[in-house]
Amino acid sequence: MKIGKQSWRTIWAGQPASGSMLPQQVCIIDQTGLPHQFRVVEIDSVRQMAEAIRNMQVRGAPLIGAAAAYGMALASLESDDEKHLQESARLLLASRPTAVNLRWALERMLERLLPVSPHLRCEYAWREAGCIADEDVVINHAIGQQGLNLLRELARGKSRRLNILTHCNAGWLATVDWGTALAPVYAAFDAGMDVHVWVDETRPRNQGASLTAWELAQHGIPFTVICDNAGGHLMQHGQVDCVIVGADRVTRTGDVCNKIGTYLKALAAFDNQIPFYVAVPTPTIDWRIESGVRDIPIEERDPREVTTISGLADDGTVRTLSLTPAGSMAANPAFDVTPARLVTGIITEHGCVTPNDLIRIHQEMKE
Ligand SMILES: CSC[C@H]1O[C@H](OP(=O)(O)O)[C@H](O)[C@@H]1O
Repeated sequence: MKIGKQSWRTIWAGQPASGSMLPQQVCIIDQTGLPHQFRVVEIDSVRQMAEAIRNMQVRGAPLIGAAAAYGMALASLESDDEKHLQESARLLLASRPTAVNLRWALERMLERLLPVSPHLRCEYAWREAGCIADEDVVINHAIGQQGLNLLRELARGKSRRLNILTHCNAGWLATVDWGTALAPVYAAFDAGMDVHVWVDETRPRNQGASLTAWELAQHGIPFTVICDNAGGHLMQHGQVDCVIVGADRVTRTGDVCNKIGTYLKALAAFDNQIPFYVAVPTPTIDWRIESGVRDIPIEERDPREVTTISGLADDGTVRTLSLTPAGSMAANPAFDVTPARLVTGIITEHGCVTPNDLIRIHQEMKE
């Protein structure tokens, strides 16, 4: 996406060292600094990449997959030995448990690297990681176009602005570029449609308030930040025309795992007969599992993300403040599962499908 006149991706291979054809580091936009500090960080090792995923400097299911792929390229710089590559994949896989893109990318990298001669593995790793990143951009642009068709249908016959509610950040910051849930919003705005976005702040990491708001402001798209608990009220009062969210893992039956709080939005949308769409690149579909509630591992993050809040003080310093009495216990599940029955449509790069379509596609894949 463009920031001012410059186009950006969230992750890219650094410059090759002098005398080498291969990059020696990976560059990322460090998302923990946004919205107040835009900073690019150089990642020099697989261990540093695993830490960047774990601490959410890079985050978002598709971007986590690309980051893991580049992590394997960094690993191959350290050693082309199979044992090292397997250990590196395990280290990256352990960084966060829920987004299936992480496993998908690591399996693809190992399938590509292990069969070739060790001396070729480093070059192949950088090439495959670049392919994964480039494919993500193409996939998400296609999701944007598929979603644009949906939004045009929703806007037909309406003489007023189209109001879209989204949860967390599933914009270009959550991917290599374009985003997933926000890709149709960018496509609609750029096509001249009158759209407005209700941005769930998305406690406790506030990806909506910090990242989605920043993205939409950069692009000039009208938005309003709301507390997570306001969405149902706005739906009851006819203020929401549709909900579009991202996903971290979708089962073959259409159960959707996404940021904590998504399930509650889906319940409110269902109760108010408001379409609930999930924007899903196909690498986010886990064809191996059937039940989201039973089979998807839900990441439990540090309780301090709940008991404290960080922000920019008037003097320009970032402060962390306590919200609870000292010693308060807090639970911090980072994701929840929306059952397929609450999902209106799944916007993929190939088109918008229903959960039942996924079941049929899976049957056909087995035949
Ligand atoms: C484009 S998928 C983004 C997806 O990932 C986010 O989780 P996190 O910020 O913890 O990486 C959130 O669930 C988004 O919907």
